[in-house]
Amino acid sequence: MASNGNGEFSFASGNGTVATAANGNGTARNGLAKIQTQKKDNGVCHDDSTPPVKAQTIDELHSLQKKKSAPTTPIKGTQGGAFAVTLSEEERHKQQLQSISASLASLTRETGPKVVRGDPAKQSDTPKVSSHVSHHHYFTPTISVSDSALKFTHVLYNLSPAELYEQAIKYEKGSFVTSTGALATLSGAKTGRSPRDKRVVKDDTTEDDLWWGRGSPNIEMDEHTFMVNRERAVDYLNSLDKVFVNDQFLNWDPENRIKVRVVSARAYHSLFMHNMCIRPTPEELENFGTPDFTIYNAGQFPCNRYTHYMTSSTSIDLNLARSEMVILGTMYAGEMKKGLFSVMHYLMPKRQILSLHSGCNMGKDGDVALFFGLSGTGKTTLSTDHNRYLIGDDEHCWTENGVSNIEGGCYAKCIDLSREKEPDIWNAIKFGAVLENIVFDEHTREVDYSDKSVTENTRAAYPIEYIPNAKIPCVGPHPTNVILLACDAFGVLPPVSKLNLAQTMYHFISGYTALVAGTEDGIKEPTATFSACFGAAFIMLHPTKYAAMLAEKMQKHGATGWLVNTGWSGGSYGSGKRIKLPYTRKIIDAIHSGSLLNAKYKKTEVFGLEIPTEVEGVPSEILDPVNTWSDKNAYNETLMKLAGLFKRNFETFTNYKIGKDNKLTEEILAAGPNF
Ligand SMILES: Nc1ncnc2c1ncn2[C@@H]1O[C@H](COP(=O)(O)OP(=O)(O)OP(=O)(O)O)[C@@H](O)[C@H]1O
Ligand SMILES: O=C([O-])CC(=O)C(=O)O
Ligand SMILES: [Ca+2]
Ligand SMILES: [Mn+2]
Repeated sequence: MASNGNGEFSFASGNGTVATAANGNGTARNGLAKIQTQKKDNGVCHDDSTPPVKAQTIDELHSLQKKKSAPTTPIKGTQGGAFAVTLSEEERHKQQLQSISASLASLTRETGPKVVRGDPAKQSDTPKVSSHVSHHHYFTPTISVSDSALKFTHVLYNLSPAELYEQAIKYEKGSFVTSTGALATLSGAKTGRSPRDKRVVKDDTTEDDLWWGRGSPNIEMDEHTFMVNRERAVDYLNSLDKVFVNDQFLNWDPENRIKVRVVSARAYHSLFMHNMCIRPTPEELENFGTPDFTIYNAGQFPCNRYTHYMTSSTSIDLNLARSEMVILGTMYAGEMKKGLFSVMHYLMPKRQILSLHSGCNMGKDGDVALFFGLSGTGKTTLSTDHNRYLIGDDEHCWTENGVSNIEGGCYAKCIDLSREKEPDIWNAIKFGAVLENIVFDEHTREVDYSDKSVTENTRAAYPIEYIPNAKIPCVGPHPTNVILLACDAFGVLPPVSKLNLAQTMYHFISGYTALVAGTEDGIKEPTATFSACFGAAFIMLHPTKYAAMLAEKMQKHGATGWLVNTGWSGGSYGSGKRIKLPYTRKIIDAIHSGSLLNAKYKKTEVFGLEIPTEVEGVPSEILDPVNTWSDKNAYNETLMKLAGLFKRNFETFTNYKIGKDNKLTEEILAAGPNF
């Protein structure tokens, strides 16, 4: 059977000689190639056992190596006939280029940039120019054309991981292949997000819709300043020889899928988003059309500090009216991931859908668990569970029909990663995975996960299907358990407590943890943090809006709330120790199996938490933290200190009503520490 080059297959007729001639490999069908030594005219003896290649030049030879990707199925409605298909495909490519050119267009000059598909390093790429013509619908007077309008910007569109590896290794310093095949990269000066540089355009709509002021992550900027930064980013990107464009999706719920376009300057960014967003099929890509949201990542280039509102050389700017985000002055790829999450925190609640900073997995019997928690508390670690299906590790939606993952990949912390404790994550770090800011052996390229030389916030981004028991499509039924993770650096919260609805809401709104070093720029060691909805950095509306939705959904579907401390035991950070991961896993197992629901409980002082007296596989004495502290006075003092911090933090929420009646609000206010 041989391919005729038109994607059709035919059986060779006749004998092996014909086939041999046709495929040019000189190998007889039923045996080894004949060895022939011939005397040629020039008298030199040739060993012709290897048949000649079908190439006249080295370049031609190299061109044989790469097969053109198989043509994708033409879109529905295309009239039959090879000619019609070719034409419409060309038309689609033209439209695609025009769309990209429009994305990249300066808003002050008359024409968009000339974009051409393909790698500028490859001469053979014929420039198929598309210049986005005039937003003003008249032709540019040639006189006003600037140099920047004369050059081409090459577009590397939805490259494959292999192509992106090559781009990264060739052009981006600090890119290496590790011993397991992952791409090691450096994110530059920023190795974590920069929440103080995240701005949102305040206009007539967002002024009323969004949460502004104290505690809010939304730092305001005006439309004009956004446009200044947008122009800066677009000019920077257009000044380059090439940009990467990713057209991808968010949200596995088909009814609420969002089309995103990411324009970036680094292969690292393109591969990161390839992994983290939902990857379109070739057909979906052909029909992608206009994106719902666009990111301009010009992270290599700073913002201009003389620009109004700018307080550093970093600015991450969100404009909801334009459905655009601009990134200047940080190459940390997590800004794109979490920037899009912010957008979902705006778009989804408008559709009565709850967006959640949570991991999510499902048991064999279809029981779904959500894992809320701030950065580093264990969402990824604990939702990746060999005995359960992974729906997602970080961002989800809860609709009338159940849950859906927003993303197509996972983003795991790798500090001190070990094969024994986290085998699935370990094995996912292979070809295609992006490894940020890790340190490796110069020769063997083996990663030293304990090395914090670059940062403590080392990360791996990999497609979700790299986890063997991922649930694809990443959707599931309504949750049975809602697990709130807190990494308590004070060491006074119990390893597990069962919560009633009011307590669940109280702790959800409080969003307590001890921020683990490094994820947010500038934080170097654990400190107590309160972050509403376990993700104040990403929410757009007032926390009580999300809380009310969560309460309603938990009530309606009978979900049980749990508070799990994945942090310290036997003393605070510095003297105590972090609770062993295998113990936390046993606790989580007992929640999933339902056995913990029916355990014996006692109530703690101050926080009024219901704690079990026994959990299978966990030493009973650690279940009440007081037992693990040798200095009981120190324990009581620390407990009171933390309770005070909770109380003070909650003061900002006491004037808000949650849900339809006052009853729940009052219960929530009473569900905090009592002293
Ligand atoms: N008892 C424990 N429970 C959970 N995680 C633990 C525990 N002890 C140590 N760890 C470590 O804590 C880290 C938890 O990080 P993880 O990636 O799960 O955070 P995350 O909640 O997903 O954060 P982010 O939102 O930033 O991705 C891992 O490195 C894990 O190995
Ligand atoms: O955003 C990041 O850099 C990592 C993350 O998931 C979080 O902080 O919640
Ligand atoms: Ca995570
Ligand atoms: Mn996260």
